[in-house]
Amino acid sequence: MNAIKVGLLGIGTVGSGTFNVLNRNQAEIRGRAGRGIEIAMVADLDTARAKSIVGNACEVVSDARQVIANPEIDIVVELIGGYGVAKTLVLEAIAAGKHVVTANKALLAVHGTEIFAAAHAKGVIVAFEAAVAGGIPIIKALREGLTANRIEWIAGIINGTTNFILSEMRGKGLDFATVLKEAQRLGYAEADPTFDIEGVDAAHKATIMSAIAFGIPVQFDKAHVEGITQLQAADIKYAEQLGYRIKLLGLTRRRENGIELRVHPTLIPTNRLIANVEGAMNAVVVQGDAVGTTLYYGKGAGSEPTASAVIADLVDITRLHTADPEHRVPHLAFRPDAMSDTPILAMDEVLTSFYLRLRVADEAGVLSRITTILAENDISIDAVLQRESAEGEKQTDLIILTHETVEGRMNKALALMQGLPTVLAPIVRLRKEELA
Ligand SMILES: NC(=O)C1=CN([C@@H]2O[C@H](COP(=O)(O)OP(=O)(O)OC[C@H]3O[C@@H](n4cnc5c(N)ncnc54)[C@H](O)[C@@H]3O)[C@@H](O)[C@H]2O)C=CC1
Ligand SMILES: N[C@@H](CC=O)C(=O)O
Repeated sequence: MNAIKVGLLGIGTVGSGTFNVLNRNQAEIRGRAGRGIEIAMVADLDTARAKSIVGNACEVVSDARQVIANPEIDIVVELIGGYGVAKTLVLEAIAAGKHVVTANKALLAVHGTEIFAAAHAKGVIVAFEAAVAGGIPIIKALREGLTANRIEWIAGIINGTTNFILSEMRGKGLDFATVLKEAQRLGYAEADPTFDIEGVDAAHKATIMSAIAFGIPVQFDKAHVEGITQLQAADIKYAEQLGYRIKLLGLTRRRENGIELRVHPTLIPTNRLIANVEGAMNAVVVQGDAVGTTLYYGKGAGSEPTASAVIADLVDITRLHTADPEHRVPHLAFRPDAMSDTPILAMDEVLTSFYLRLRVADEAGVLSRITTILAENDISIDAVLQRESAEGEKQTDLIILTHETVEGRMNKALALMQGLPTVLAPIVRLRKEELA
């Protein structure tokens, strides 16, 4: 049988990895897919760089629409990124009856509903394994491997750049800016690295996993998003002393009244496997009612790890494209008529435990006033640590770990504590998850 023909839009980090791995492993891939998979045309604005990658193996153009218009192309792979031109091109490819593979989590987390509806109407596949956790087959696991389960929660280190930064800062004592530059050099960071460091990229991925796990539409606008730029070295140190490691965690959890969807720096007990995931590695923990806890670990970014996921999608489409669309795995695991309208909870309603650091005057009665406020708000204390402050003898750092409480209640207590004259600086508040 003739090879299936692929058109690549964008041949940067992931695109070049896809080209190279497809070429290198073509015999094996053909054996698995049942026919060859050939990149027949590449579009990239930088045609000179694109030609230096593909040589004479295929045609290179600067206009992506030429690829979409080519009747020989069966599958369009979008590896440009962003919400702008990528959205237009993906919708045009669908309208032209092409199957689409994309690694673009930003696009799917924000415009997924429109894109999946268009694909469903046209009977084509939009595959996106590479959009979450790079090379880890987490989409396949959630949509297929765990299909028997009622998913209870998912927690993941799903941004390689921030995990790399946190690891290098903690392990080598390097500063934030130096490590970020290295992450960019290694091809981990997004074109706009603020997406990584402000938690947006992780929230895109958490949004997609939440939709698949709970059968809800993608709702990035309802996600709570906090990055690592406000994180202070002192808190990383105190967390370690208390037996916790701080990770940027993407978390989505089913509650009785709705679904939590949040990304923020999180204290995790050091004895959990996920707390020991270092460098650009990703890990996702999925809790299902039947299977219990499962853990998926691997490279979440980089040229060939991400290409591995892109090619897995190409193989899936090669096998499935002649199947009746009704017999394919639905884009978001649930069939469109079985989607749920369970709401995403506001942050005030989220249930979590907390790490608080208060810079206080070192005098009698300070601790008791603080614990009284917590008690009056029904917040139970798990541990308290007092450490000499760097600011001198008359001040001290109080570190408090709480048991689980509703975030709105903690916000009320925080406002009262911040108003005490003996609290001398803005209170640091981080969230803590036991993940058990
Ligand atoms: N780099 C990584 O480790 C990972 C990236 N992704 C996603 O994969 C996608 C691609 O990322 P990278 O390869 O890192 O980006 P990149 O910036 O390295 O490559 C993008 C390529 O698209 C080309 N391009 C830009 N506008 C174009 C247009 N209008 N027409 C044709 N070509 C155009 C650029 O010249 C560049 O070669 C993004 O959505 C990203 O979020 C997903 C997982 C991991
Ligand atoms: N910028 C992302 C790349 C993969 O999605 C990351 O750092 O994880």
